[in-house]
Amino acid sequence: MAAEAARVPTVVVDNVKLTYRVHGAGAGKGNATSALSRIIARKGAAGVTEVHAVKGVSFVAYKGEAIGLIGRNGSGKSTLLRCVAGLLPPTSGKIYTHGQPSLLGVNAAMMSELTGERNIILGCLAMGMTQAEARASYESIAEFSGLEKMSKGILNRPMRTYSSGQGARLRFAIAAARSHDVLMIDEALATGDREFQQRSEARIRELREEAGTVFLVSHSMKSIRDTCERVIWLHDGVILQDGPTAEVVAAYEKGA
Ligand SMILES: Nc1ncnc2c1ncn2[C@@H]1O[C@H](COP(=O)(O)OP(=O)(O)OP(=O)(O)O)[C@@H](O)[C@H]1O
Repeated sequence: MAAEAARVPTVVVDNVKLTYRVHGAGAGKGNATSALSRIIARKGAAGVTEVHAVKGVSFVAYKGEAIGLIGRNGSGKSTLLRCVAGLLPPTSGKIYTHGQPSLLGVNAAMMSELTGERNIILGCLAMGMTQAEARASYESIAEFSGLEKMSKGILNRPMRTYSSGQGARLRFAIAAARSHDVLMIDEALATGDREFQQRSEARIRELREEAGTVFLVSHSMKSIRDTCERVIWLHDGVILQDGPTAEVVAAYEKGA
């Protein structure tokens, strides 16, 4: 494990639970006819359903670690990351972080009507850079994304015209432009092509050295193997295994 000499905790997750409350679920089809019949029958709003997405997760992450989060669809990976990033308050339990965690996701907020160029500048400002720093970083971000090489003039076009892979490349390039105490990446690598994945993996290694801890959520076991030395396997909202990548991925692939 990296940073063996001085194991500085960067994220402490203590028995975190997250329950989504879905209003209006289970009331049949949510169409106008069913709403009208509810009104006529003078029934109140439809019931509330609870989804227990994270059911008591605890772990400690250390500086210098790259941790893969794996598990089948709906196992709670994105929810857990959103809790650690401070975007969702846990229903119970505690999360302590050293510094500001940054969540980079394929769905990270970008302004789809604005050009890639404007999104780069806005993304830099959102990460706390000054105007001057944002301008100074522009060229290297544009180059790292490799988008202009793929399609000339693309950075002057609105982001809604980008393919999902092109959008993911730009999001990754922006987030990777500065070092983060805790960087969390949700699936960003899986969408890029092979060459971009290699560049991203190299950059993640640098970020780990420069900064703190990297979390990577991915369904690509290749990305996880190439990038992480520790893996947490989530299953149905709980940790099934937490350990060295080779061991946990092998068990996951066996479907243990
Ligand atoms: N906003 C929401 N409201 C209600 N339920 C939600 C919400 N977001 C996620 N869920 C549910 O919480 C559970 C965990 O979802 P989550 O997105 O964290 O899983 P995941 O492991 O990231 O899945 P995937 O690999 O498919 O991205 C799922 O059952 C999902 O349906």
